[in-house]
Amino acid sequence: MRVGVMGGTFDPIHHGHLVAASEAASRFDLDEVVFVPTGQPWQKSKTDVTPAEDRYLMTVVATASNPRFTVSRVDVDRVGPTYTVDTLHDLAAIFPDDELFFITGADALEQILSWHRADEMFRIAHFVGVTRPGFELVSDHLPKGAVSLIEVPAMAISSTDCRTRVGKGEPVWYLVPDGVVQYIAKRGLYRDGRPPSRLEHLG
Ligand SMILES: Nc1ncnc2c1ncn2[C@@H]1O[C@H](COP(=O)(O)OP(=O)(O)OP(=O)(O)O)[C@@H](O)[C@H]1O
Ligand SMILES: O=C(O)c1ccc[n+]([C@@H]2O[C@H](COP(=O)([O-])O)[C@@H](O)[C@H]2O)c1
Repeated sequence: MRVGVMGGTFDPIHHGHLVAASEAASRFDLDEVVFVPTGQPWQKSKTDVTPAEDRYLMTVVATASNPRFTVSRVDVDRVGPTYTVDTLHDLAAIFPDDELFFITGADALEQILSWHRADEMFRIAHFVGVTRPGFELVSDHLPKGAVSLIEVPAMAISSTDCRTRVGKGEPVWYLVPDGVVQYIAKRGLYRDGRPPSRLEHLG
């Protein structure tokens, strides 16, 4: 099998993520794309990130209708900062006979050499870099043959912009899947100055 891996903080997941995964699946003939929400994204400011359980549930809601999309808890359940090298080792153990393709946007690809044990990552998975409005998609800085670059429909959407919109009372309809709009409202996420309520009672 050929398995795609779409890692992200997904705070919240939006149509830019979903289109990137869908296009990579189509171009690389992937049988499955596993979305992997981060546990503790160490390169993002800790206080600003929504609890992992909310980000995980939004990812489940957003991907539920696509039979080839699944969601993994490996990063959410691992203690400590999230490193993609660990994500890939965990997924290689779950899919021992399969080829892994790690999907990243142009912005993430630009930074990739700053990731923990970057060289090792390229030995476990093939990397697929996708275009993203506002960023240049290049791979000259990366090991030869380790990365393929593909153009995907331009979605000028970011999670930061979605959070800002909700904070200002502006709509995020059609930027994120309908179920995610409803989840954000139900949980009161991203409203200025109000932390989300605790999720423990949901078990
Ligand atoms: N609109 C987009 N088009 C293509 N790729 C994207 C897009 N948005 C995010 N990605 C890619 O998806 C992955 C996860 O991104 P992430 O969850 O950090 O979303 P984000 O919108 O960049 O969030 P934030 O605004 O909070 O930094 C990264 O590889 C990123 O490059
Ligand atoms: O491995 C690392 O050191 C590393 C550093 C920054 C980001 N990443 C991964 O890159 C993906 C996108 O991350 P982010 O922070 O842009 O949401 C996600 O899967 C992260 O775990 C990984």
